[in-house]
Amino acid sequence: MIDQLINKIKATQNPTVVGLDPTYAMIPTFIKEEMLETYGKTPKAVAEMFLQFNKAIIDEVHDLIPSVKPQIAMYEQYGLEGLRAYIETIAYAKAKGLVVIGDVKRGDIASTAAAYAGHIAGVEIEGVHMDLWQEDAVTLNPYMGFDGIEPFIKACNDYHRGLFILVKTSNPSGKELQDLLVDGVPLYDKTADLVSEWGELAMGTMGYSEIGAVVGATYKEQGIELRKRMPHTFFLVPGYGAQGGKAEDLKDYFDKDGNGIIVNSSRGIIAAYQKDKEVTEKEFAIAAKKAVLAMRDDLQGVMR
Ligand SMILES: O=c1ccn([C@@H]2O[C@H](COP(=O)(O)O)[C@@H](O)[C@H]2O)c(=O)[nH]1
Repeated sequence: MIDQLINKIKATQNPTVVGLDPTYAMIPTFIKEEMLETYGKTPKAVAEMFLQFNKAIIDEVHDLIPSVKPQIAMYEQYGLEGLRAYIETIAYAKAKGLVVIGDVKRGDIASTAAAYAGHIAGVEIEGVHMDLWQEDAVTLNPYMGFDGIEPFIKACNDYHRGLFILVKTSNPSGKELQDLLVDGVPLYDKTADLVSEWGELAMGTMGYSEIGAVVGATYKEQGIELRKRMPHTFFLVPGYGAQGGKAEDLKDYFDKDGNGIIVNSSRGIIAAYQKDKEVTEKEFAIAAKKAVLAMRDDLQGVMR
C-alpha cells in the first residue's frame, strides 16, 4: 500500500485524502427526494443516497487525489444497507485507481483482532480466498498493545496492505490519555516508539513502512516532534479544515523531500457546496472539486 500511496501522491502532486463521511444532513435535497420516493423512509434509501453522493464526488475528483478515506461509522449506523454502501463505495473508488483507507479504528485481543484483520486479509472459506472489504489500509487503535496489532501486520505483509495507528489524535480530549506522562515521557511518544518498532516488521521499498501513524493537524508542536521521532513512519493527518488545522502548521510534518504525510479533509470537501455561494445544490460535486483544488494549492504552498 505505502509504495502505491507515495507514487500516487507524486503523480497527483497532492497529499490530500478526501474523507468520504456522508451524513443525512449533507445529502442534497434532490437526491434525498429521489431515494425516499423510490425506497421509502428506509435504511436502503439512505444507503443509496450515500452511494450516489459518493460516486458523484469520486467521479469529479479521482484524477486529482491519491486517496479516499471512508469513515465506517457513517455507514454502519444504517445497518446492513449502510455497510453495503461502505463496501460499494470502496469498490467504486478502487476501480478509479484510488488508494482506499478504511477508517475503522479497530483494536482487541489477538483472537478477535485476527477476525478484524479480515478487513485487509480477506477471508478463506474451504480454500477459497475472498476479499470482501477491499480497503488498502485501515486505521487501528493501539490501546490493547501488540497482540491486537500483530494479525494486521501479517495481513500487511501477505497482501501488501497498510495500517495507520492512532498516535496523537486531532480531537481536544485526546490529550486526556495521550499526553499523560509515563516515566516523564508523554504517552503519545511511547506509542510513537512502539509504532516505529512495529513498522520495522513491514517496510515498503521507498523508506516508509506499511505501518503508519495518525497524527492530528491540530497539535503542531507535537506533530513536528513526532516527524523527527518517526522518520520511517508515514502520517495520516486528520484535523485540516473543519477542525481548524491549517496548511502552514503542517510545513514541518513533511519530510525533507516534501513527502511523508497525507492530509485528510472530510466535511470541508464533501459538504463544501453548503458553503459555496457560486454553486447550486446540484453542483455539489463541483464544489467538492473546487475544495480539493484549493486544498492541494494550500498544501503545495508549504511542501518543500
Ligand atoms: O485523530 C483523528 C482520527 C480520525 N479522525 C477522523 O477523520 C475525519 C475528520 O473529518 P473532518 O470532517 O475533516 O473533521 C473523521 O472521519 C474522523 O473520524 C479525526 O478527525 N481525528
